[in-house]
Amino acid sequence: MTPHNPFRHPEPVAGSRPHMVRADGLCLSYSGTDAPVHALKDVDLTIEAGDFVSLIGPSGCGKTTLLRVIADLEQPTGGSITVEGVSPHEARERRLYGYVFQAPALFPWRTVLRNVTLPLEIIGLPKDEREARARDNLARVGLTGFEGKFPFQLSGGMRQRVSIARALALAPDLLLMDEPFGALDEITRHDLNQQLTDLWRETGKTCVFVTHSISEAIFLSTKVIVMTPRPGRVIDVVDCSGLPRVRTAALRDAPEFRALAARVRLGLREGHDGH
Ligand SMILES: Nc1ncnc2c1ncn2[C@@H]1O[C@H](COP(=O)(O)OP(=O)(O)OP(=O)(O)O)[C@@H](O)[C@H]1O
Repeated sequence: MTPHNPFRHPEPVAGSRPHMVRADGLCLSYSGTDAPVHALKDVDLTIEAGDFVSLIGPSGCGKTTLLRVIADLEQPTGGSITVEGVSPHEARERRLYGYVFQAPALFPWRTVLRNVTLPLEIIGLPKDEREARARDNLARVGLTGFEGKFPFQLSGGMRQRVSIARALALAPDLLLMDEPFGALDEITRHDLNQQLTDLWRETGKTCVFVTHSISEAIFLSTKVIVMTPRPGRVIDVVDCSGLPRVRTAALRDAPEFRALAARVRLGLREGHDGH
């Protein structure tokens, strides 16, 4: 398979919504102690509003780096990137995205409710309003009844659901998730995949999701971006939008699901062998 650039789409039609994320020739090198570490090289990608895009690739290929560039937490060393038509910095200032980290990063001394209201406290929303919004988002992730618990009283999967509810607090258009379910057992992970796909469909958010799991990527996504080992490049984009929009557990056994999984696997292998 030759690396190709299926993300080189035409410009949006005048008057239409801008791409949710657009990167052209994106490069990022970290200055290492001996030599620079080239984490991303010539990454072109377009993510449309309403897409669920997974980034998959070997460890160290730059998936987190790419997510952090979108979030304005790292600065690219080459190329360009926009988020909803503006710079990542402006998108961050306008609070256009929510970020879910690999580890839940909750404050242990705050209850579930007060972890989720935190971003709303920071923007100065009145107490009643922020609590009502937090309760809505906790309901969305199936945590009604747990508002008064502390993080240590929850399972790992529940903590990640609190993190997702918190990321939704400011009603962002874009949800960036860095391998949120990586540390969970498979059954819990499948349950959370189901909740997340339902949430995506019901809210119409755009999601960018980092994972190492081929089946998780296909189950959740409209597109899977397959990356090569470092420096991360896009080697394939697997279109999963032909799968039913309502995703259920049975889908994982369907022949079309397996065919997509085989293609992602091939991309990962080619990236690995060609390196
Ligand atoms: N702050 C940093 N300084 C120097 N090198 C870094 C820094 N952050 C990441 N790297 C290096 O950049 C490369 C890409 O890292 P990144 O975390 O983006 O990969 P990843 O694909 O998300 O990995 P994983 O799947 O293991 O989480 C790695 O080689 C990593 O060691």
